[in-house]
Parts: sequence; structure tokens; C-alpha cells
Amino acid sequence: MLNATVEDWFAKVVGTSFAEIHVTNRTAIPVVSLSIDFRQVSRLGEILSFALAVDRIGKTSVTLLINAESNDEVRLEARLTLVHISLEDYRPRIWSDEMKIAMAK
Ligand SMILES: CC(C)(COP(=O)(O)OP(=O)(O)OC[C@H]1O[C@@H](n2cnc3c(N)ncnc32)[C@H](O)[C@@H]1OP(=O)(O)O)[C@@H](O)C(=O)NCCC(=O)NCCSC(=O)c1ccc(O)cc1
Repeated sequence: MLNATVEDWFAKVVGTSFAEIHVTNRTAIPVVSLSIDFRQVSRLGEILSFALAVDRIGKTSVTLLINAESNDEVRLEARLTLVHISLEDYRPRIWSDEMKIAMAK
């Protein structure tokens, strides 16, 4: 669910889908750090709304904050850092200016 939120954000806000990132650009954005606080219990069948905010944009990384809520209660808070890498050598690559500007929106 967290990754679906990240994928949606890249496609709809950043303007570069995971397919473009991986297949066209031959890059990837693996997670290097992930922490989650589960604030309140969620039950099977409940609908959770996920919201994403940008915490920090680095040269090659981005740190995102994702909340999931239901019935006006925060159920979980996640903080994850992704690094933009090349699929040629699996080493970090700087974000394009276009992606950086879109991420800062
Ligand atoms: C990503 C790496 C190539 C980075 O290599 P490093 O030697 O650390 O590079 P650098 O030291 O240059 O750091 C690069 C940047 O990452 C940042 N970084 C690196 N490590 C960290 C940690 N632990 N926390 C925060 N930031 C970090 C660092 O600050 C640099 O930021 P910038 O200033 O913005 O450039 C290497 O750490 C690596 O290969 N890690 C393994 C990544 C991995 O395999 N993750 C699991 C992937 S699975 C996954 O993401 C996924 C699976 C399935 C799904 O459905 C969805 C997602």
C-alpha cells in the first residue's frame, strides 16, 4: 500500500511513472530507509486514505512522509527514503531538474 502510494505520486505528481523510470530511463528508486509508526489499530475491511508529503529532496534521494487515516484517526505514519539509481551500475544518479522541480510542488 505504501509502494502503491509512492508509485501514484511519481506518476501523477512528479510526472514520471515507474514504467518510465525503470523501462525508459533504465533507472530505479529503491528504498534505503523505512520506518513506520502504527498509531491506532485498523481492522479488516476498513478503508484507509493514504496521503504523501515530501520531507526532503536531496541530490539523489528523496524522503517521503506517508500517513494513512480512517474515520479522522491517523492509523500509521511512515517515513521512507528512496534513492535514484542507474540500472547500469546500481549506483546513485542525481535527479533531473524536471523531476526535482515536480517533486517540490
Ligand atoms: C541505494 C544505494 C545504491 C546507495 O548507495 P550509497 O553507497 O549509500 O550511496 P551514497 O552514500 O552516495 O548515498 C546516496 C544518497 O542516499 C542517501 N542515503 C543512503 N543511505 C541512506 C539511509 N540509510 N537513510 C537515508 N538516506 C540514505 C544519502 O544521504 C544520499 O543522499 P543525497 O544527498 O540525496 O544524494 C545502496 O544503499 C543500495 O543499493 N542499497 C540497497 C537498496 C535496496 O536494495 N533496497 C531494497 C529495495 S526493495 C524496494 O525498494 C521495493 C521492493 C518492492 C516494491 O514493491 C517496492 C519497493
